[in-house]
Amino acid sequence: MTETIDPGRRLAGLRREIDTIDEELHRLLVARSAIIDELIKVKGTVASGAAFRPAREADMMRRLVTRHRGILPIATVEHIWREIVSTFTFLQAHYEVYMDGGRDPVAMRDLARFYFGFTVPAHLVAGPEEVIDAVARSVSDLGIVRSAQPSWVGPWWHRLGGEGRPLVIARLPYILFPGRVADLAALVVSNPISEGVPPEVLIHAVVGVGDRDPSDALAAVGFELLARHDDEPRTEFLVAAPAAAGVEAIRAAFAAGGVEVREPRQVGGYPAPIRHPGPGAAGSTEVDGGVPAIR
Ligand SMILES: O=C(O)C(=O)C[C@]1(C(=O)O)C=C[C@@H](O)C=C1
Repeated sequence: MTETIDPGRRLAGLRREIDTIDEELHRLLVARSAIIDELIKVKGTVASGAAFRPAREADMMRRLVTRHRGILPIATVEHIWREIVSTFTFLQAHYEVYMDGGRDPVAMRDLARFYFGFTVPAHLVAGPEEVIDAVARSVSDLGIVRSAQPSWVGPWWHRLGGEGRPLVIARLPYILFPGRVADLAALVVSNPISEGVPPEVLIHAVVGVGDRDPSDALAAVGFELLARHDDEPRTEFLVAAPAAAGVEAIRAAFAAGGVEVREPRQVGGYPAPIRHPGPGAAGSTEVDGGVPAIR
């Protein structure tokens, strides 16, 4: 005779297992927070202000995607880790987030909360220029600027770059897959950060002659057109290119798209994003932007 398990007892047993896991998770988070004081001393965060290390965060996210298994959607895991990492960044050095509220402020707030959580104060401001000005006035605040802007917004990236000026340090969303939550394409702006690792993708401000659309020609060589502003007879572009691409490669890529460009100006860079097959799937961490996949 097979022994039947009482469903009530089985449920109680499963709940005990969940409680054990939850306690362990909480205990590990408390242990993680105990490392912060030492981290501040070792990194010299107090002296330099900002605690962010985009390359380190990207490396953590790639490993997270690679080891993920089971039914939990990848975006849920990403969000939990974002809440943890951005809160730990905040505990090292206070920072606030300025959100570009010019167009679709609801999607912008969702994106900011997904990536920076609820501990970090977040403020909606009128548009990209106000975001960059707020960051420039601060020591360690961050700004989030929507990539696609209404036509009446000028080339806002003029405010980026140059001695001590804010730069692009990340792109959002970081893990790319169709139908993801918090999918507003945006750029994170910060005052210059001291991280020993150079960005894999560099962002260039480019002035071009002509009104042709070079997107396809740029994509063919692994570049990404992030934003453009038409102001005849010239057009200004914000383009992401693999770090190895020099001025000549940028000129050649635009020329292939029918646009003659003047000297590009570098206005930041970021770790290459992760392309993921979709919710719930264990990940290939193929990275975008023309740099080799990290496995
Ligand atoms: O590794 C660091 O430098 C940290 O400050 C730690 C930590 C984290 O909480 O894991 C926090 C902020 C950085 O952007 C990267 C990682």
